[in-house]
Amino acid sequence: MSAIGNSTNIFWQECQVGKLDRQKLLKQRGCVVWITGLSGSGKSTLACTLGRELHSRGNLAYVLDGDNLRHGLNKDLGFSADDRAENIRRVGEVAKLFADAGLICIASLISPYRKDRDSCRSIIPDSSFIEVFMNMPLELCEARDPKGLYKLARAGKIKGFTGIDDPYEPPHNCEIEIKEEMGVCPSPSAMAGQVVGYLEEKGFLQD
Ligand SMILES: Nc1ncnc2c1ncn2[C@@H]1O[C@H](COP(=O)(O)OS(=O)(=O)O)[C@@H](OP(=O)(O)O)[C@H]1O
Ligand SMILES: Nc1ncnc2c1ncn2[C@@H]1O[C@H](COP(=O)(O)OP(=O)(O)O)[C@@H](O)[C@H]1O
Repeated sequence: MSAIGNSTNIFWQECQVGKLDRQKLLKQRGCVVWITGLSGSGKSTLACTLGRELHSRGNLAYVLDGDNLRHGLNKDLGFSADDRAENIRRVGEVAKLFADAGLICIASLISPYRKDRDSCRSIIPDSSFIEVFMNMPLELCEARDPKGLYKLARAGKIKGFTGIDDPYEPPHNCEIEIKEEMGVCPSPSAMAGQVVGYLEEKGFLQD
């Protein structure tokens, strides 16, 4: 019996079927692929391409996309530092559950603050938090501007936009970095291939 946060007199309930049993069933190891980077850096493109590639290989994956989660679970949150921290905390907890279920959970969020990403890393066990940094220059993201948000931010119509008047802290310890080679961004399938190669090498795609 213990107190956790504001909950008192709570107990941990164990069930007969555990993570190892689920992993055996799925023939893979649950993990979290956490994709971080500026708006327009290609997070969602990588998440979806990777999800499709894993699906076609017979691996069960699920994408948690920041934009999509803000339509439901996180619709009460804005873009202040506190709200972003709470956003990342909640998605980290959900990702942890998906990984415990045995899935390859792909989370794609700007997640601009290092300490928030590191908090997520600290709750995911067994080196199964794989941080992927979309290291794309701001100029490229701004030139892409698929939603017109950079334009609005430059015009002062969106305040606190990441990369313009709000910070982005690049990772110090990411497992995978995706960046331009000789000034060219790798194709979506090459980006996904880089992540699949890592997952294969570390044994996540088999039990
Ligand atoms: N102020 C501000 N700063 C950054 N982004 C903004 C902002 N306002 C709205 N948007 C849109 O919200 C998407 C980012 O949501 P996230 O949940 O990933 O953000 S965060 O991790 O909490 O920082 C982001 O989506 P992506 O472009 O896919 O990154 C934007 O479409
Ligand atoms: N590897 C890539 N090569 C070329 N264009 C890309 C690549 N990745 C993303 N894009 C394009 O860049 C834009 C932003 O990508 P998106 O995945 O929506 O970024 P984010 O989720 O980080 O905001 C989209 O128009 C997308 O088609």
